Amino acid sequence: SLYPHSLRNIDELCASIVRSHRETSQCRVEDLQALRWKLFSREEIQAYQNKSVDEMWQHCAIRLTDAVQYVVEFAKHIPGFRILSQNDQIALLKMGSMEVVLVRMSRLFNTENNTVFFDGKFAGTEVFKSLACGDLITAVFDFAHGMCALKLTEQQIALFSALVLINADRPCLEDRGRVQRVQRSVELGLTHILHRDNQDSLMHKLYQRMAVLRSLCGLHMEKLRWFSQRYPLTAHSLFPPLYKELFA
Ligand SMILES: CNC(=O)[C@@H]1CCCN1C(=O)c1ccc(Cl)c(COc2cccc3c(C(F)(F)F)cc(C)nc23)c1Cl
Repeated sequence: SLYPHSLRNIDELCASIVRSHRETSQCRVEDLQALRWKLFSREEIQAYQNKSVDEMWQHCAIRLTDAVQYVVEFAKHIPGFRILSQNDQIALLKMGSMEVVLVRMSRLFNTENNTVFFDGKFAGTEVFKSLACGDLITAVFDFAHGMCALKLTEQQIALFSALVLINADRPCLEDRGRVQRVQRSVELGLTHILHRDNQDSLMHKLYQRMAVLRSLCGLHMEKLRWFSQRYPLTAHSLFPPLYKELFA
């Protein structure tokens, strides 16, 4: 058959990744649906735009750091991730956690009015003006539109997120072979559920999304470096040790 493992293993693998995704997603899609028309008022938008670059970066960095912690929790429950060496786990998280945050952020978007769930309401790009990173925010919004167009289910997002994280092509891995074996089992899980959902054609599109993610995260690292050089105290104080470990 197509799968070397017995189907039972593949089903168990998918079930544990989907469970972990659900338990580590900061908000459920159905809750966001109920809030989708809660937009910021002109005054509230003005207040965000009046923030200094430093303040707005702090405001976002707290949320991003929080989101990265949830991704670390998600990674720990991916079957096979924990059998990797400590260094390889850190290497995969260093390169992949912001990519998974980005995939998860696409669930927060309302593509009908081009807004994203931020601070309890839905915000357009103008809310992030004081970050002085228009190109980054535009890229984040564009990526989210591309993801939303695929109309992935939560289960498909869970397996896709695991595949984004378990990537044997990452630089400086100690035991690439072992990462490859875990990556192949997650790939089997994703193809299994796409096949079950009769959406085999999505696989090709998801690999294209992964290529876009990698280019986007190069931009993120450049912005994070710019921010931490310009505001060393904030960057230093704000990001907990793990974040520094991941992004230093
Ligand atoms: C409750 N919801 C949340 O907490 C969510 C989850 C994580 C993000 N978050 C937000 O509230 C949120 C939602 C939408 C947007 Cl556009 C933002 C602002 O995003 C960013 C601003 C600054 C830098 C960002 C960088 C950079 F450069 F640091 F790598 C990279 C990413 C991907 N996003 C950045 C944020 Cl912080």
